[in-house]
Amino acid sequence: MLRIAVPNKGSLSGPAADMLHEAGYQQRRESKELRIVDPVNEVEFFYLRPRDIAIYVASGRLDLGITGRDLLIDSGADAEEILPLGFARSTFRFAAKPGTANGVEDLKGKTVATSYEGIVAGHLEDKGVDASVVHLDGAVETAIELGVAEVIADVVETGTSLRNAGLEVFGEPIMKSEAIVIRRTGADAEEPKVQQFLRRLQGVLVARTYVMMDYDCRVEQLEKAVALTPGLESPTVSPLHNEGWVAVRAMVPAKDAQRIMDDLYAIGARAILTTAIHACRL
Ligand SMILES: Nc1ncnc2c1ncn2[C@@H]1O[C@H](COP(=O)(O)OP(=O)(O)OP(=O)(O)O)[C@@H](O)[C@H]1O
Ligand SMILES: O=P(O)(O)OC[C@H]1O[C@H](OP(=O)(O)OP(=O)(O)O)[C@H](O)[C@@H]1O
Ligand SMILES: [Mg+2]
Repeated sequence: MLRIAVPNKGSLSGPAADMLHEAGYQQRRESKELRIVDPVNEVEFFYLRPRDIAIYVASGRLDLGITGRDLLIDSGADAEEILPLGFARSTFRFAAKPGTANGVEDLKGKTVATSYEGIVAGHLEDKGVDASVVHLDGAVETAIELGVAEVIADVVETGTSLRNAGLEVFGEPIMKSEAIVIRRTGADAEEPKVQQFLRRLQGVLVARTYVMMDYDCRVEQLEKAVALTPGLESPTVSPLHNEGWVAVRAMVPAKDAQRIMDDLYAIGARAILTTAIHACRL
């Protein structure tokens, strides 16, 4: 049975459970459940604090985990990223009152408050900057107002929390993060159960980002039309009862679907339809 760690709280937990559900896995019914077995799919899910997941996976007691890239790096645990999942996207940045600093080099002798001490200490060391780091559990934006630090380093998504605290980011982003699947560093990559789990999640990612497009066009326009909808491998082209016409079917990126429909219409394609993809294996 595959043993997988899933975030039990915070920004990662809802989207992770949604993705697993879309991939056909049973998920817990209420938020107090700590583990569940999905006997049909032969998977056991452990609901753990997002911060602890890399540590469990590195220990080898759990096969895989879903966590944030920033949390993995911060933990320093012996685990590695194997699949990015495209949700909980954020950047990790320094911020301070306007005019405090322009780059990491200005942090010498200053105090930085953060919940991600591992990332910050590592970054300061890489840059050769001697600054103090204060660990706080959350709401670090307030640390400056209350005089605990001159600078913070935190997760930034929309920037609303910083704006509300009268702070501004400075310097280059320290890192870009999103939800990821991790395994113990060097664990067997070919394990069939692991591969099947990853294929299911990849299927969800594709189903979320692509739509199926169908249309009819004149044979003379086929090459132009196919150039607009090359599909993932190659589009399906079927003859129509009306001579001189063909039906074409191809997957297209959902974000481009409306533009592609306009372009197809402009070259004479008709009966252009897009439909959602609910699941797929590529
Ligand atoms: N506002 C946000 N937008 C996108 N991702 C976020 C946001 N806040 C946190 N994350 C991501 O969530 C993960 C942290 O999860 P964690 O549960 O520890 O914190 P949280 O979501 O802030 O929850 P809480 O603060 O309630 O404990 C990290 O990967 C982080 O990048
Ligand atoms: O750029 P934004 O869209 O404002 O999002 C970023 C904020 O979201 C998270 O905070 P959370 O609400 O989880 O509180 P916390 O600081 O206590 O973790 C993070 O720590 C930032 O404060
Ligand atoms: Mg938080």
